[in-house]
Amino acid sequence: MSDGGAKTEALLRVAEIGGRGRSLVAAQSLRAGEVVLRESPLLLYSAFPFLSSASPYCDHCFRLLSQSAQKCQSCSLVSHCSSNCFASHTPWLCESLRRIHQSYSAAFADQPSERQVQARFLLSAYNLAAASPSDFQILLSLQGNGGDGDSASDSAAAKFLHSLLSAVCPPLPVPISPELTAALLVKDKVNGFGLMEPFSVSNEKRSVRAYGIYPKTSFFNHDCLPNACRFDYVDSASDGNTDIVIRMIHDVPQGREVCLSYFPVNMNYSSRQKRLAEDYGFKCDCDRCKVESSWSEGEEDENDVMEEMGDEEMEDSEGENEEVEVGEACGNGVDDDDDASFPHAYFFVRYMCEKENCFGTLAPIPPKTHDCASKVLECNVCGSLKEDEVVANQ
Ligand SMILES: C[S@@+](CC[C@H](N)C(=O)[O-])C[C@H]1O[C@@H](n2cnc3c(N)ncnc32)[C@H](O)[C@@H]1O
Repeated sequence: MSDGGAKTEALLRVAEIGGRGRSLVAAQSLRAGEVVLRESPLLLYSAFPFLSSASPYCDHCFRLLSQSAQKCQSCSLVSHCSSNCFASHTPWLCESLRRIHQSYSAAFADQPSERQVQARFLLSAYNLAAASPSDFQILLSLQGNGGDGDSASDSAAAKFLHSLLSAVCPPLPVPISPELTAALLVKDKVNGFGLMEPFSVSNEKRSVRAYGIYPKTSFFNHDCLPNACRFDYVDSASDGNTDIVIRMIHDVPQGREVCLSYFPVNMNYSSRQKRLAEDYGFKCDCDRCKVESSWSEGEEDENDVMEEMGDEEMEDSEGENEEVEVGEACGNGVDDDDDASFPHAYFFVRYMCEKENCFGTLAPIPPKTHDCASKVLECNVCGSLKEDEVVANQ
């Protein structure tokens, strides 16, 4: 963690919850806008397939590269914005990339481009094993193990990548088995966070620029109407630009589970259930899902929901990786009787960004004092600010 570790321990505690594994629970009452966790990545890797497209981002800090940035002359596969960032490019990683580039590019020809991104993750993970065994142990302690439950395509990917990387990489101080490779890939799938490309109205399907593992943030469970959401400021010039910041969307009492949404909240019920089953291996039975599971196909359409609410049209943005959210079993801070047909409609109106193609979630900016909620909400995708009419009118 970059900072705030001691503060976080006072605010959140880890609890085991039946059927949900470890989770983070409010250790005291938490205020809307309060920063409950700020964390630096354990590892971060580019989301660009290295053999087919050049990344416009620095391979360490993931800020946009200037025109004058140079590729590493040895492996020719990564670029950095400064000598400080280049220092993270270890000889082991460089040599592994160089060998892939020179001798094994053809092996990826029949594979989906996602395979190259998975190779990047595995190289970063193996590199971590060599550079920092204690951090590698933290990675291994995260949820997810490869094995009998893996899909046929996950197993095939693990087999392909393990045999390729074992042939390519210089020897490591730690033994890497096929089982370990499969387990690492599952850990990445279940725990990885995406740092997105900059938002623009015309860029409806924003891509991911880098994926990161943030071990403490990984303890947050999912809720389709969560009570906290994540911010990052990757383009900022200050240190810690790849940190993740978790802020409360609304007040929650001590003892309440604090949850994120693992994807934009505007996704409809069947898309959410599919994504959670395929990528995270569980069936969600949060309050919102309980309500929406009984909806007919027409009702399920997210656009209908937003139109009924008199809001602007929303579209499903499946495939994006950023979070957005509001609360449920997490407690949402409103009266569930507000709207009998959709008790959480209030959240969409208050906490969903209205900007075209954004689908971000709004959370208040951090309160100046514990007792004084901010009147300003910030969107965690486009960064726009909006007056919180509810607080402003109090
Ligand atoms: C990022 S981890 C969250 C922390 C995890 N519970 C642990 O023990 O480390 C994601 C995994 O947590 C579990 N999980 C998250 N949200 C859940 C929910 N709402 N219901 C059941 N399981 C959940 C699933 O196993 C999922 O793959």
